[in-house]
Amino acid sequence: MEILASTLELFNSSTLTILVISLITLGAIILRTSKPHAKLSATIPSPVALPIIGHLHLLGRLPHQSLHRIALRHGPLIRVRLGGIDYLALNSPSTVKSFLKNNELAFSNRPSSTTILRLTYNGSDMSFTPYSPHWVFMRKLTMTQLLGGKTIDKLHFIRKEEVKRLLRIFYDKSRKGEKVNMSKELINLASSIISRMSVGRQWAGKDDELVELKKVVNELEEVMGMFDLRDHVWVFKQFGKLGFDFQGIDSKAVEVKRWYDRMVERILREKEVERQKLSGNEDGGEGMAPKGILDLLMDVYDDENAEKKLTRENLKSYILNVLAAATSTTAITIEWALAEVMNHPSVLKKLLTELDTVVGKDRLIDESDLPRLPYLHAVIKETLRLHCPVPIIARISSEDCTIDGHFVPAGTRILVNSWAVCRDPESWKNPLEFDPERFSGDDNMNEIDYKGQHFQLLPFGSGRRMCPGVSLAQLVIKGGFAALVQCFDWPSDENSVDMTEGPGITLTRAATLVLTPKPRLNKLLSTM
Ligand code: HEM
Repeated sequence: MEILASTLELFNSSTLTILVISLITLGAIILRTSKPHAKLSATIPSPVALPIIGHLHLLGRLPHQSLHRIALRHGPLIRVRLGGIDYLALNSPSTVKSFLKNNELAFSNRPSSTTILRLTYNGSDMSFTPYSPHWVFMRKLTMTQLLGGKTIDKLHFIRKEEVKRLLRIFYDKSRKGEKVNMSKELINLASSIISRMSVGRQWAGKDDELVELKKVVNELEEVMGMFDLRDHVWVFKQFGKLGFDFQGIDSKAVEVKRWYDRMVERILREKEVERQKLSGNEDGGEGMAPKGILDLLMDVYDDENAEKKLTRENLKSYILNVLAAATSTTAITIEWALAEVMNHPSVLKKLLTELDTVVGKDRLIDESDLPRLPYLHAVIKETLRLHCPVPIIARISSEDCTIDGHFVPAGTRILVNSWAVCRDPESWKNPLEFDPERFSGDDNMNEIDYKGQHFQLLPFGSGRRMCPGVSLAQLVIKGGFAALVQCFDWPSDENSVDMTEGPGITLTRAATLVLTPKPRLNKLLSTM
């Protein structure tokens, strides 16, 4: 997911090879690194750093786990130097609260880089643009209109159709005895829902275009997530100035940006033609589909009297934000939830009892049923706790602060390790256990939500930059997951599914879930 572009990305073997070779070749000149933040409090614990690379060697393929391990030895607030840049890693709820609540405004920006600027049309987007009047305007527009309750409700039909389409695919495969690659199908589900909701109705049914859009967004995410050594290690920075691009980031970024731009321009032009034809007709008029996110955004773009004039780059980068932020996060959450209930037969049984009692077996679960499904909410909340889809959130400070006695100068980068926070043993009993019951006991744990004020549960972040897609995400995740659980029999046996995490800026599963679906509600499925 793009918002973590400036976060640590995994060190694959080729990156490490480049690093080692370059260090050897340049041995004579490398004894100089960028100056660390001179004033960052030296009292913040930090492991021993190596010259040039700092603590890069301590971060494995899963940086959130590496930081968690370091924090267990040095304390929840640690200073890590990645190349020549100091970061503070926050690993406990109280530390995160000190930064994101007590100093919220100071940490309302995200770190950027040349690649991010290139891909976000020079920061014209919402996710990376600095905290500014433009961001305030876009955020307000997002919360009141683009991702507001009314828009989400009106586009309910898209989520419903796409879930039914997924169920039909599963049902067909089950009748042919074919296996289903869950990761792939769930990404397809999320991608189709988000693409249709964002770029509009004329895309429905044009599968080839949706597939291309999915591919380009995936590539964009990948480039944005690459850890650019030029931004962190002095030697690489110097080579970068001479035009060297050892990791191939620039060429990939240019290529994928061109690809995205071509696609999004095509979408915009089609939309403009369509809007001209329909001009004068209001949303919801006879025979008209409700407006999607791009349509609403273009209303503002076309409005001469709008509070703020949007540029074409604003439109293109906003759509990119939504597509990138919403797709893999929602898909992997459904996948983790399925894996967890397969590993916990008693949870699956209880969930089915709730679904059968509230919804029955003759109709498909609908979003309107959600308020009456508390156990479903507990299962998803517990999934988001244990498998926090965005394990690390990166921010940067815009002013000097003193936090818990430590001086933190402007420009300090922080890494909020939400994954570690959600497993904090002081906040959670048996933190590593998947136990949705923890949210239904008498100890008020059910009051803990993920709206950003309970710092032990931060899957969507906190403060003014927290995720604006929480409501939509919940509908996509709960609607899709509950339909799959209701309609198919999932093989369930204690600890039968491998829960190892895979690399990525979102928390993927290492092992793909591949299954032959077995219908549970045959009659219902056959009528879909
Ligand atoms: C399970 C699903 C999702 C998870 C776990 C998730 C998580 C996050 C997190 C952790 C952040 C950073 C928050 C911070 O800095 O405090 C974020 C930001 C963001 N998310 Fe989500 N997200 C999800 C789904 C969505 C959806 C469905 C959308 C939109 C359709 C969305 C749009 C965004 C945007 C635009 C930002 C940047 C906000 C800003 O900088 O102002 N996300 N998300």
